Amino acid sequence: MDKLLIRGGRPLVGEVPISGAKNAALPELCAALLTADPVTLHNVPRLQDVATMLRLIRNMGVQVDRIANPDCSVADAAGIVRLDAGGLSTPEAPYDLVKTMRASVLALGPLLARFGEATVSLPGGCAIGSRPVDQHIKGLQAMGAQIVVEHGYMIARLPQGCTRLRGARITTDMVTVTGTENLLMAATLAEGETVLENAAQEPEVADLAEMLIKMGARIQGHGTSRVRIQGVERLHGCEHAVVADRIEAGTFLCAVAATGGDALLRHGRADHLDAVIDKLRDAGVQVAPEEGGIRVRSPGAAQLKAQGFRTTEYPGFPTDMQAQFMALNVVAQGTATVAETIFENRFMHVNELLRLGAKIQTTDGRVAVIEGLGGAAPTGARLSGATVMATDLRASASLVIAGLVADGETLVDRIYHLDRGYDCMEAKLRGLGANIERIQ
Ligand SMILES: CC(=O)N[C@H]1[C@@H](OP(=O)(O)OP(=O)(O)OC[C@H]2O[C@@H](n3ccc(=O)[nH]c3=O)[C@H](O)[C@@H]2O)O[C@H](CO)[C@@H](O)[C@@H]1O
Ligand SMILES: C=C(OP(=O)(O)O)C(=O)O
Repeated sequence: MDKLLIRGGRPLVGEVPISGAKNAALPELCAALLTADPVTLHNVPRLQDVATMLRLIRNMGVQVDRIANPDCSVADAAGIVRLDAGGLSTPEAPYDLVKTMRASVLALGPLLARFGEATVSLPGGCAIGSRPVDQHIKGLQAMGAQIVVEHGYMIARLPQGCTRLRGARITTDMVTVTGTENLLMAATLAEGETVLENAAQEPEVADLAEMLIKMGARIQGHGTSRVRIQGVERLHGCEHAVVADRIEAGTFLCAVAATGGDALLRHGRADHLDAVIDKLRDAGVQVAPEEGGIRVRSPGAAQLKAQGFRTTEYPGFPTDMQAQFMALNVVAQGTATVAETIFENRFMHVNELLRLGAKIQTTDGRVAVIEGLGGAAPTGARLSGATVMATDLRASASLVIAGLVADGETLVDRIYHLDRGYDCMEAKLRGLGANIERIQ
């Protein structure tokens, strides 16, 4: 199992390219299942999750050609993926592939809409929470699908005599990102109008809608909480570039801030990170959109003020940035309270940060109070390197940030979590001057 060895203490300085977003690339690969024409995606990040999704759709009979630069030392190596689902023969997503990546559930809507049938394994829970998919099922049932859950699989089909889903008005019980994406994709080929109320407004959902529109879908209101879709009989191929990864950019913002660095995040979209950038500015970090990216300058963690926040749906503070911002709070000055409202078990990084010397108390698993070490700097209290274990994707990133500011060596174990969602993380950090290496 790969590990990352970090020798902390160096400010991150220079330029770093931000890759395409995992959470846009995954639904967009599934959107290619909606058409028999070829689809070309640009700016596809080099991630384990992308590899898993490509395996999943290849397994269905989709032709996949990946034109990617595998060299992580290259600054900008946006991948191109050509997909041809014209010969798709098996509208199924088996457990073996789905179990390693929850986003596999995104195959359900497109397969059902185009083929009138789909068999997709239930994704099951994961480390950060139970993550049911009842809203996906409820929405597709409202569009006329018959869905049974048997032997761990969702088996979906259209009623006898029906050839298309039918449009419906759907209000999900909560805002769900992949739920909105599944229903959005399904609705593009349904008969009549679908209205999605309480829809997720995340930039990745809007980017998926932009891609679907290029394929001939008729969609209005994407990026807001009410999305209207007029179904069409068929969609055609398209070329689309995956939107920049706001969570990768946010992670680098926190890393540069914590190390007292100065960097330009090329391709980063400040307009997708308002809630995070506001908190960074309140902390005392300079963050500004600049030609082609985001500029971040930090006076050093000991000069920064820890910031409290609550995670909420977009445009609120993203749950996917909670762990990384917590690592910054750990080394800043003052006390901050962080509340996680989206997932019930997303504080697993806390115990590992404690091993590095952080001062954090959690109450019910939903609230953490962080006493920043920056305030204690004159007394010499600092993070000190240790061996820590990554437990999930963003927890891994928070441990890397902590390792970058800790004294001595930090060894981050189980970084396969990190590889799921960060494109060449250690090569990018090395490009900014970090002392970090992968140990195989
Ligand atoms: C691939 C992808 O895009 N992943 C993102 C997506 O996950 P994902 O789409 O799985 O997360 P959701 O937005 O669906 O989950 C939000 C909340 O709703 C609950 N829920 C959701 C669906 C459902 O049918 N029933 C239900 O109870 C979940 O358990 C969770 O508590 O959004 C999350 C919230 O921003 C992010 O952390 C993930 O990075
Ligand atoms: C939780 C995440 O991803 P996923 O939904 O793919 O597990 C994430 O990107 O932080």
